[in-house]
Amino acid sequence: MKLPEPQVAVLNAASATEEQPIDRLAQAAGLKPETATQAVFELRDDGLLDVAETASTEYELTEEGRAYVDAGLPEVRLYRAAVDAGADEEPVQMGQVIGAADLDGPEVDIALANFGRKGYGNIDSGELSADGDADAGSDPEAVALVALANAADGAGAGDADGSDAADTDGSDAGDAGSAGVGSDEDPLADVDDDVLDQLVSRNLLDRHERTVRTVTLTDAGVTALMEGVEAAETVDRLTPEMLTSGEWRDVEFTEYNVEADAPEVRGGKTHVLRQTAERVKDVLVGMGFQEMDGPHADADFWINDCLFMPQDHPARTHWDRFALDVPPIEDLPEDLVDNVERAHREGVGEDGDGYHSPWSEDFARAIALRGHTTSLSMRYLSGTQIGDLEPPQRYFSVEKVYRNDTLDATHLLEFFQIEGWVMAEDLSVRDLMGTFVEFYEQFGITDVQFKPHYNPYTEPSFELFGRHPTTGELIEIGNSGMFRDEVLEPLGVEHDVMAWGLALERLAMLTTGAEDIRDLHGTLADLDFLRGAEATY
Ligand SMILES: N[C@@H](Cc1ccccc1)C(=O)O
Repeated sequence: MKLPEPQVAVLNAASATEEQPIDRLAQAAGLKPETATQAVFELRDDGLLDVAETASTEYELTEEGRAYVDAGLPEVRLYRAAVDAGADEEPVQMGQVIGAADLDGPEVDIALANFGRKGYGNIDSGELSADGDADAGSDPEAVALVALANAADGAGAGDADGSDAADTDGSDAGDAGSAGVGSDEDPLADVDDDVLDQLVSRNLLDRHERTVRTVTLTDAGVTALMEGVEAAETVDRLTPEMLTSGEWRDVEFTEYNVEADAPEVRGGKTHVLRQTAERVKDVLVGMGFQEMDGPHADADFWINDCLFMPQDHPARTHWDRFALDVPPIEDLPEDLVDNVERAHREGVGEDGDGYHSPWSEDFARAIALRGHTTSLSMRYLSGTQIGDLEPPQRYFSVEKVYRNDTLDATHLLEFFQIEGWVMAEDLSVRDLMGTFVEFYEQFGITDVQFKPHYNPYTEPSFELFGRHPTTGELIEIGNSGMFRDEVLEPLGVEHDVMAWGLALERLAMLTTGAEDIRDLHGTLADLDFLRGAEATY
């Protein structure tokens, strides 16, 4: 059988009875590890080799660990100095012992803490006593460090990557070697896991988890070797010289293995929430809406006062809003401020009634991060943004809002709201509900439920619920209603306006099946979930 040279070398180095790690095989075959790895997989694909994967834990001395191999662990040095000073007979001044132990800087604390932990003695009001029976000479942590250092030094040249690493529990794989590479005895075989944990937490050892691939010959591999394999003179690269000399005509080219494993490449992609937002915009534009735009930090006037939210409403306390320490807004339309104040104090219409509670313009001018994008609806409906409006009008935004909520599976402190409103001559609740049914249908959500609700600014008001595809639970997806006269009249709007705020993340939960809103965005986002998530409507 003719095979490419690296494959022949690997096949010859492999054994039917001993599992060998690829690194070792590479060395025995005189190949670079990458070349050997490639050859191994090609031979596996041809059925000549078996490849097994074993997890292995390796330990490596840190710089500090190495330093203690030479100098001794600080607590052991302290113990020795203590015994020399007679602290096993009677307590000795601590300062004296520390000086004698030649500890300095952070070593003093390290020594004292571990001295106590290991029961080498006691420290009491500045005096140190040592337990004469303690066996600091065979301190298990020190023994482990030294064993590891010796093994690393001994392995030295033989060690494939030249590091101080020692393979411990992958020893089935590592010990079988016959390639004559150093000693594969596990230097930490006798060391308790507790001791290793302690050394890792003391930062004296680094722990690495590694996957080791080990290789054995299959029956077919053994047969091939017995029948004889020789290196095929294949060429893997066409050179200009071959072309000019015409040699290319006579050589055999290496075949490409188009089925070989290749590293997985993950390109960037649009975040599923952004995909959903774009889709929402398309749907709303398709339904005849135009997009609104406006400040994230805005005057309370636009965020709350225009919405007939009393200034002593609980949602307006500092608990709920993110107030900003910036100068108050200056340019509020005077007429509108007067109208809004009058609505709050006296109400609107013939038999209207206001809140009869204090209303302060200063309070209205203070700036905060918007808790909803209804502030944009107010700006647009007031005519300050796009001039006076003749019905019908339809506007929307898909923008961020900020609430001082408690983070949980359905709440974020920053999220996106799908704001919208329709102004027309004559609107009813049926128009409102119909709009949502039409909207959500575009996302495959056909089971939208409505629950009567209360908002200071809409009457009637409805909360919207949708069913989560995997948990089957109804989750709140939005809030809506018909703006009250107390909102519309000060704005100078003489027609009906229906409006809503829908949560983009909740919509994405329904369409992607995310059960926890925190998986979608923010610092806790689940990258594996996001990589696979697509907006599929
Ligand atoms: N502002 C409301 C949503 C809403 C907007 C407009 C009218 C009615 C409700 C909220 O954040 O929950």
